[in-house]
Amino acid sequence: MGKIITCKAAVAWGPKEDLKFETIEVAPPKAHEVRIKILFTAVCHTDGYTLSGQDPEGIFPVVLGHEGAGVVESIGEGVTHVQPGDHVIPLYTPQCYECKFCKNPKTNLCSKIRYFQGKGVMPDGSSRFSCNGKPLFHFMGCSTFSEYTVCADISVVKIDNKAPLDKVCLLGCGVSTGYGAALNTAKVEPGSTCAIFGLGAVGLAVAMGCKAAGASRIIGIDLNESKFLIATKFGCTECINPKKYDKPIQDVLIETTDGGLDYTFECIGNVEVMRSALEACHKGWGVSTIVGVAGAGQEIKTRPFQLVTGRVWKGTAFGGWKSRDSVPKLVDQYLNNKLMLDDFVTQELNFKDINQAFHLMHIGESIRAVLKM
Ligand SMILES: NC(=O)C1=CN([C@@H]2O[C@H](COP(=O)(O)OP(=O)(O)OC[C@H]3O[C@@H](n4cnc5c(N)ncnc54)[C@H](O)[C@@H]3O)[C@@H](O)[C@H]2O)C=CC1
Ligand SMILES: N[C@@H](CCC(=O)N[C@@H](CSC=O)C(=O)NCC(=O)O)C(=O)O
Ligand SMILES: [Zn+2]
Ligand SMILES: [Zn+2]
Repeated sequence: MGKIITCKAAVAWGPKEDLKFETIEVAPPKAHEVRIKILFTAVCHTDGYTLSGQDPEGIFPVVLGHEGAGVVESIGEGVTHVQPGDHVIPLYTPQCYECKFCKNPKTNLCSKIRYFQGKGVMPDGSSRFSCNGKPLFHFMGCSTFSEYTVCADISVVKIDNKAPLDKVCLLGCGVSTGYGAALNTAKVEPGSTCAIFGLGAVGLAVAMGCKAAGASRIIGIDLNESKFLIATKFGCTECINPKKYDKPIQDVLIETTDGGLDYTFECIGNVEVMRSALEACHKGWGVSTIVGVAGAGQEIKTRPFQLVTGRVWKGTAFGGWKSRDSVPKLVDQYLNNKLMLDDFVTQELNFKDINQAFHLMHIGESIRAVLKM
């Protein structure tokens, strides 16, 4: 406590490069900061997106990772809601309870430290990580690809210490995001029809949310048919591969759903698919929610007529959950068998195999690889 910790981290030295295992130094937490021993982390597509060089906020060298769980090692001055030994999840969408976003029930986008988060530094403008004397940047306020990390206190939430950290780490991003996209952002209604483009962890969690909301028809769409079996487990009532049709997928969906869907979700990050998802919505009331993160310079387009005639385009970050209020409740739902997490985990690997986890994600062979630190 109060001293520098020397530990292992997977460092991204530059875009498109494999992560390198390095011995790094992690400084003690300053006021309103928490140092966490990360025990498990998963790899989200967004880590791959930033590593690919497509993230306009991407900055190197950096300690990536934002889907983790661990134990508080020490706290800085003024930290009141967690203490050493608490089991916690780092939150890339913090909740300060003070900013105008936190005070507004319409959004979860706390703005208190967003500027610094985007610059890869702590709220005082500096980094707590260094490697051979060179500072490393933080990522999304979490940096879970390190045995120890430092987060702002508003980016940390205590959870039930009975929860298995190798599973609830997934609530740090993908599962919470997809589940909340259906329940909080789109507000799927009982009996409605839904289509989900992209059946990775995020899309599957959307399916789980649509099912929980009582949707009558949940169509899963993916180019990789190996995702279809697991998609039915999460609630998809049917799955289709757009490559199997010689017309745009939105036309196929409109024909088979009597005019289009009540709710669609884009969970890929492909702007062409975002357009298809919007245009697959029913005239007059269909709502399309963008969850996927698109690369730098990419823009969405459609004929304004699509919106004039009643379709609605929305987007979601962290599924609309106000993070510190909601994540402990999601953990409890999992512990009470109300929310599936185990089936998202397709591989359990050692931290040293992190580049393999990225590889499995890129070749479509993992939903979530969970790494043991
Ligand atoms: N808005 C938010 O808060 C969050 C957004 N994301 C974003 O959500 C997206 C999905 O993330 P993951 O599930 O982790 O990714 P993933 O890579 O595990 O899954 C993506 C799926 O899309 C499929 N796919 C790719 N191109 C396709 C196409 N043209 N048509 C149909 N299917 C296609 C792939 O086969 C794969 O199954 C990413 O863009 C990620 O950055 C992730 C977490 C939070
Ligand atoms: N850095 C990117 C923005 C990427 C992005 O949209 N991130 C999502 C979370 S993705 C998690 O896996 C998000 O929450 N966005 C809201 C935010 O405030 O970043 C870019 O600059 O385009
Ligand atoms: Zn993520
Ligand atoms: Zn706030």
